[in-house]
Amino acid sequence: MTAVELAGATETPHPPDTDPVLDVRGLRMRYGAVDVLHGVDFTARRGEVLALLGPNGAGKSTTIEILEGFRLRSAGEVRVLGTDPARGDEAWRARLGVVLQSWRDHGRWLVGDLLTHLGSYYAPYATAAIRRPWPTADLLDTVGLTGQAGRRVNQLSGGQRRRLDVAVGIVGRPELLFLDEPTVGFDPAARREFHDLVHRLADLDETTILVTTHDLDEAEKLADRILILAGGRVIADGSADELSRRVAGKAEIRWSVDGERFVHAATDATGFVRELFAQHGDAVADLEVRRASLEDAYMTLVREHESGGRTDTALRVLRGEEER
Ligand SMILES: Nc1ncnc2c1ncn2[C@@H]1O[C@H](COP(=O)(O)OP(=O)(O)OP(=O)(O)O)[C@@H](O)[C@H]1O
Repeated sequence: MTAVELAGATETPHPPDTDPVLDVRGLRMRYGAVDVLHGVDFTARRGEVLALLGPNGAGKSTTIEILEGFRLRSAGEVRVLGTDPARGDEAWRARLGVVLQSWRDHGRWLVGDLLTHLGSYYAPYATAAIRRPWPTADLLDTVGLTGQAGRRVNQLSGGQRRRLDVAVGIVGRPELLFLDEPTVGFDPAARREFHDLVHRLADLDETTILVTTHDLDEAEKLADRILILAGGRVIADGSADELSRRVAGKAEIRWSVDGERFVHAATDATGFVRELFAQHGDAVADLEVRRASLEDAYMTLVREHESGGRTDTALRVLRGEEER
């Protein structure tokens, strides 16, 4: 993207590239007499995509609302783009994008007009480095709604409506984007396009993205890092691959020789396969190596946690993360 300076643009403070975009330490939240968050810790760098996973009621929405500045925390240190969200002003808010589960107002607006109108609020917060807002035609093209520009919002299909939600969330070219269950109602093609869009935002614009989802396949495809929240704490923090590897330890290897099928579980899958070829050479067919999926890892970690806090695996995952 080219940097364009807009007339009347004011500089907003911009943390150095090395500063974390999100820095959460010892975050606690209590509703009445009930503690929901018991000390949540995590950070996120510029351009990183994080998926926040966890069972219903784990406190994902609460955490996000605190980061967005919509809810006051009970205790802990939180910095979002270098600012305490409890004290975030309009200039800080203009640097965030939020895609909530659904918007139901604005039904009578035309799609293009709505984006142009909402985008106009961001113009004063453009900087030399970040052009704000995103030009409407480019944005419609990016989210695949060019053909719907002249239609009323209440005439869109569910999936188109969701694309519009995404467009509304990114019209201000946010440095940090919150996506809550972003692809519910998308058809498979729209999902794939959306995943490409998220990767483009993270890679080209260096947007930091925090996604909450119950779709583990989506989390695995989208996120550089997975955070699992359970019992008010982050019980795992690492890439999908790291989590799966540490939880499962072994990979499952399947192959056939002369039409007979075999299965074996090995910690050193590469070594095992090397040995297999050394012994059977070209006779080895139908080879498959399968590591535990993120879903396997997630289920193991959450079940261990729920069955009375046997968090050996969770601790191992976190320890491994610290060692990196
Ligand atoms: N305003 C509130 N007052 C009291 N309790 C609340 C309030 N908001 C949330 N809670 C409780 O806090 C806990 C965490 O809720 P939260 O919505 O953050 O979870 P979640 O992980 O987002 O869940 P889900 O996956 O179901 O969306 C739940 O037990 C919920 O009932």
